[in-house]
Amino acid sequence: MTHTEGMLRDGALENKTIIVTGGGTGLGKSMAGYFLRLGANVVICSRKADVLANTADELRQSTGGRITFVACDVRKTEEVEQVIARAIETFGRVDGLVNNSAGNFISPTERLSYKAVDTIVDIVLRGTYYFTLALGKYWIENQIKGTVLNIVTTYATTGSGWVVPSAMAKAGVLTMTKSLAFEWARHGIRLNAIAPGPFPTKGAWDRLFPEELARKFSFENRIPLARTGDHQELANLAAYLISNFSAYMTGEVITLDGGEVLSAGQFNFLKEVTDDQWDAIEDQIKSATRTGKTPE
Ligand SMILES: CCCCCCCCC/C=C/C(=O)SCCNC(=O)CCNC(=O)[C@H](O)C(C)(C)COP(=O)(O)OP(=O)(O)OC[C@H]1O[C@@H](n2cnc3c(N)ncnc32)[C@H](O)[C@@H]1OP(=O)(O)O
Ligand SMILES: NC(=O)C1=CN([C@@H]2O[C@H](COP(=O)(O)OP(=O)(O)OC[C@H]3O[C@@H](n4cnc5c(N)ncnc54)[C@H](OP(=O)(O)O)[C@@H]3O)[C@@H](O)[C@H]2O)C=CC1
Repeated sequence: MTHTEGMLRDGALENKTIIVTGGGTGLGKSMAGYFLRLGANVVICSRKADVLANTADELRQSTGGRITFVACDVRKTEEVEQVIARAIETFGRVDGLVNNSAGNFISPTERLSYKAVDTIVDIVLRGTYYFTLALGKYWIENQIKGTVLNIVTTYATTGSGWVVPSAMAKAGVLTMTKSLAFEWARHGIRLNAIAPGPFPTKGAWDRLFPEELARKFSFENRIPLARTGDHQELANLAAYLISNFSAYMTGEVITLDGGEVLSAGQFNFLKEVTDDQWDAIEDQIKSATRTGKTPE
């Protein structure tokens, strides 16, 4: 068994219909593909109908699963409602939602126009609460114990410069996750989140890790586990969180980042110290301790 294999048993998502926003590309596509392999019905949506159509065809062929798509800008409530209506029309009901659509790019914040900030915040935060609110109302009205999975980031908690609109918006999504997890628990609705570290996708790499940066940067040095994530690792966790296996978990955010977020640890700079240096340091500390000891 390796980390690149599917983790849940066959049929783990049987009889569930799951909407994956941004499911035509990147991590959304990988999650959608794995949900199909586990027996779910899947609806993918995003702005680009041609991309969605190609992904739906590819995943239908590779998994034999039931998938449909609807073009939708998550910033528009009527389009969000159309996705939900189409999902119900096609599959009878909706059980799960993965809020995965996002917009992001690196930039010094003072260079951003108001519109640039609005664009990111609207896709990430507004898009997420529109979808969650629309489905939540439907679930409560129809007494369905739905599940929401929000894809956030580690900097939703730590904050981060140069991606400030995304950080503000993802932090809002995280707070929504926890707040609604409590409020809607009485309806049996669960909400959880994943905070991924770097998982190579074209969407993220083009906008956050362009060539200019890639030349100066090493994931091996930055990430304690010395690699980027594999899409199946994220899909495994997502499938668990959207499945009934996680029935007792709500309001949780799980970090999946090879330890990247831990780099703030105050003494982590000691990573650079060699064994010989440690011998010398140990002697110095012990000798200082001996000298400083109070005589009995
Ligand atoms: C360390 C290792 C890491 C490794 C990776 C670690 C991962 C970190 C975690 C987070 C990851 C992600 O979210 S990754 C997700 C990345 N994927 C995406 O972003 C996919 C979707 N993105 C997009 O479609 C576009 O990039 C986006 C700009 C967001 C939206 O497109 P739209 O067509 O809606 O908007 P536009 O009209 O083009 O632009 C709207 C305004 O934004 C401005 N704008 C656009 N790009 C700009 C830019 N680069 N710099 C300044 N301003 C910009 C425009 O000038 C407009 O403002 P005005 O000029 O005033 O009109
Ligand atoms: N890759 C990584 O390392 C990390 C990713 N993440 C998160 O993972 C998720 C997926 O990102 P990733 O796969 O890397 O990147 P992608 O760019 O592949 O995914 C983003 C998706 O969002 C969709 N989207 C963008 N704007 C809208 C909109 N207005 N309405 C509907 N859909 C929209 C895009 O489709 P379209 O253009 O057709 O609308 C696209 O499919 C995001 O939430 C991201 O923040 C978090 C941490 C790290």
